[in-house]
Amino acid sequence: MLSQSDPMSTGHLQPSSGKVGVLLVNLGTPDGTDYWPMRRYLAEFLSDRRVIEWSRLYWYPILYGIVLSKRPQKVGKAYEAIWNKDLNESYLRTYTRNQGELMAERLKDLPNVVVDWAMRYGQPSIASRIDALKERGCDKLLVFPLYPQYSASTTATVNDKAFEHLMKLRWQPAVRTVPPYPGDPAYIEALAASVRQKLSTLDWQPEMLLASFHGIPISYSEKGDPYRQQCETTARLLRDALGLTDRNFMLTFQSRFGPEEWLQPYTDKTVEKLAEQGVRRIAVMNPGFVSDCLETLEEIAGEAAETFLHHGGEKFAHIPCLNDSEGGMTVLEKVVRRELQGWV
Ligand SMILES: C=CC1=C(C)c2cc3[nH]c(cc4nc(cc5[nH]c(cc1n2)c(C)c5CCC(=O)O)C(CCC(=O)O)=C4C)c(C)c3C=C
Ligand SMILES: [Fe+2]
Ligand SMILES: [Fe+2]
Repeated sequence: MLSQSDPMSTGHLQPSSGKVGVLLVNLGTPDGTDYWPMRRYLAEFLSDRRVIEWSRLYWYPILYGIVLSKRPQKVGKAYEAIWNKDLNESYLRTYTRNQGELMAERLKDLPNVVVDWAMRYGQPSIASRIDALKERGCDKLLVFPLYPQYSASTTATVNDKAFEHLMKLRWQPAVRTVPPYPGDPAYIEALAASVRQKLSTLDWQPEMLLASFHGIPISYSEKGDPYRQQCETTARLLRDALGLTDRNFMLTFQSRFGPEEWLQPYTDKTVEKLAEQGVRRIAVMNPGFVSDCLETLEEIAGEAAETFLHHGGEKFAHIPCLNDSEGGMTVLEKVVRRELQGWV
């Protein structure tokens, strides 16, 4: 079999064609929590120019001199606390694989559609899954970056990586990329339903609900990244769907990295301030994350909860991401079916 990444490959050996590949892509995750797998993952992630935009001359000595000597141990410990021990992998990988398998089930009425999944950093790589889809006869490809809100540091880098691989193919598939869906009614309704469902299991009700999104540096926003506005759209529609107001619902940003100023208000500082102001019961959700991961399970359900209780709060609930739930899969299925129109 000719390798599809060989520029001399003609693709003539494709066994069949006429199929449409749907590739779900999430951020990525290390293969293990020890130093070397963590280092490999962080090195790939943090050398992406879409993620860290500083000059390489300035950034690489810091990355290879300081960050990659200390951070793998520190972050490895955090991953260990939230590792899926049954499958020996991170939950992000477990949920992304489940989403791929469930999507294939849901699209069974479209016999020429093939579903697969990949990670932007780490395994399975985007290149290897594009090759696999081509080998299964796909001459059309729908790339779905699993981010409801667009950011160059997430959506664009997934698309870049897919096109970088296509640059090496003589016989490229036709390609579509899935746009962000920050205000999609199915998405907003699934988020609202997940809040109602979680709150119905509690014997208390929150005085404040925080919708905490991953942050980006303010400078990225100022250069034109529409991420903040798209988070605001999601948050406003969700607040209204839940019948809440600015007195009991807040948009915040988490997961700062490095010395720059990031989008505000910061989640950790807000949680601390609320407790100090006498708010006793809060719930936090992560609408921008399609799957639970380090940033939601450790940073919010773990650290933010601890901060809140330490500063005088009494009750803290983390509302899980949509993950591979019925509601979550319905959102992803609707988006995929919409973007496949004209192809199936
Ligand atoms: C400048 C650095 C970073 C930007 C910009 C950034 C944007 C961004 N990230 C996500 C989603 C996730 N990030 C995750 C982990 C993570 N993010 C950064 C840095 C930036 N992210 C780092 C260094 C890490 C690794 C952990 C750490 O070292 O602190 C994850 C979790 C992955 C997992 O395996 O669990 C997700 C998901 C979004 C949505 C976003 C911009 C909108
Ligand atoms: Fe991140
Ligand atoms: Fe984090």
